[in-house]
Amino acid sequence: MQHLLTAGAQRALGLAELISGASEAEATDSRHLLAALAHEESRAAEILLAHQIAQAMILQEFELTLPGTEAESDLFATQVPLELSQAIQRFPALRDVLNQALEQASQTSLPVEIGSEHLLWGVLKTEGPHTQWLLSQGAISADSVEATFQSQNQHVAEPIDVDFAFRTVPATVSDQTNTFRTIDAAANRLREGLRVVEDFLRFTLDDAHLTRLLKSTRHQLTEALQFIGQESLIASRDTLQDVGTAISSTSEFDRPSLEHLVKANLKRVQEAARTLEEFGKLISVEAAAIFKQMRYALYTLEKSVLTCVSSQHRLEDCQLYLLASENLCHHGSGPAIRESLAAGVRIVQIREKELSDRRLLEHGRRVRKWTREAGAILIMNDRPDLAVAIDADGVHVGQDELPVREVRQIVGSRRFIGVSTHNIEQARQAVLDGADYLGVGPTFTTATKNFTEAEYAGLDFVKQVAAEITLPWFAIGGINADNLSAVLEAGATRVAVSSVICNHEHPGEMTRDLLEQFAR
Ligand SMILES: Cc1ncc(COP(=O)(O)OP(=O)(O)O)c(N)n1
Ligand SMILES: Cc1nc(C(=O)O)sc1CCOP(=O)(O)O
Ligand SMILES: [Mg+2]
Repeated sequence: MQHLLTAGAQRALGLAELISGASEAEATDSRHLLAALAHEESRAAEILLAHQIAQAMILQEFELTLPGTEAESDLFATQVPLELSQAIQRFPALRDVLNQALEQASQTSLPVEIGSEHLLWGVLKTEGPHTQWLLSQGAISADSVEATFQSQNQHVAEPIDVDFAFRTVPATVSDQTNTFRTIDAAANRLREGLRVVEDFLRFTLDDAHLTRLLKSTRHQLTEALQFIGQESLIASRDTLQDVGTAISSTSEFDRPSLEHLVKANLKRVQEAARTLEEFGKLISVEAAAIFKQMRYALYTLEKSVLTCVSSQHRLEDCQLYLLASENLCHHGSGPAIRESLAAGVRIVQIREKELSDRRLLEHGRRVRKWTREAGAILIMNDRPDLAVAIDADGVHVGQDELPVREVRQIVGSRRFIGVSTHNIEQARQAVLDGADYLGVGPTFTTATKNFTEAEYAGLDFVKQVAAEITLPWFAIGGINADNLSAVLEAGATRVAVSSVICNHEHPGEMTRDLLEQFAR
């Protein structure tokens, strides 16, 4: 059977070959392909961008050189589609990558066409000189990429009808000067706005993960401006004649809270990035592509920052989270839930694995009533549909369940989505995916859920999350009155427990014991 590469994938391989040539490498390998994949306006580039990975970062890390603009590859002529076996023959060092790409493409398209996103998947699934670096970037993995293109596969791109002919208008010297002035002003706006947001992330939120993302956006700005030319920008600068400096809107002075201030600056930087992208196209396609990447990264950042701030407010009183399961409770989960609510629990999860949907619905409605009366938050485990049906405040999903984006479509923007995480990469990704809180574990051995020895994340994972993530998170797994102090010492400020309360003869007493430890 023939396995063809799409035009985008073929161009990426051609560019990888040129990069390897320009970098004086002996063979075209995964580093060159990764850099090439980040270059195109392709699916792979979009995915890399969504994970905050820009081409310039790859080039810098692997000391690679882009070919000159005149460099051409026969693979750029896409009239003759490349067959997989030909690609393997031409790029022996990419054999495994190409085979992995084929395997993934075979699952999603018929006839099989290997696109740039499949090549990226192949790079992520294959050991090579790129592996350590990609691991150190944290947020990107084969799993996270698979989730992205699963959702992309649902949308079939249609050709867009246009009823006019494209034409290019030659730029005059004064057009160019005005373009440079616009870029200069927008770049300054972007730089200043980024600085304000960064200061908020560092000094108010104190979030190392999001601060890192923001910093990499600032570096991207510097890279993009190198393509535009710093001298041309300075030469075009003319502050005295800039009518904009005299205009200030009343809203500029209207910042009722820190949150408003950050929101306003996040909007400001996105707008500036859009101006840079549009005007940048007139000067340098490379710069425009980086500005576009920055704009997307800023959307993700905005979502994560605002979710973090609002979840911190909404979960302010929630130090102790009860996961209630009928089969763990001495006297049924009803009494355990009511007693622990009376003793001060502010958030309860219904975690029933064995009830029929009908019984779960009835049980859920009862627990909804009790939690509402107590003014507590109710979360449904695993089932976004039932969370909506019983009007729960949210849903909790694990790594193998529906991704946040899909859950959000079911439960809407108002409800919490909690995500279980078992390592720091998953925790970082869940923040960017839009989770409202995280489960962080397993902290200790537990009989409530099966984990292999190797899966115990332990207190080290708790410490890692404490050091860099400020989205609310709950340490979970085997926590009891004896080991809670160690969890708090490791940096947790919230914990989730099940058996220690459910299994207790007097759930209310155990709840009070645990809550008292938070007050110390
Ligand atoms: C707060 C919290 N954290 C983690 C989990 C575990 O969720 P998951 O991995 O989906 O496993 P199950 O609970 O569904 O068995 C949780 N439920 N709550
Ligand atoms: C349901 C669950 N999820 C975990 C995770 O690490 O994601 S640990 C866990 C069990 C929590 O119950 P207990 O307090 O009885 O150990
Ligand atoms: Mg689950």
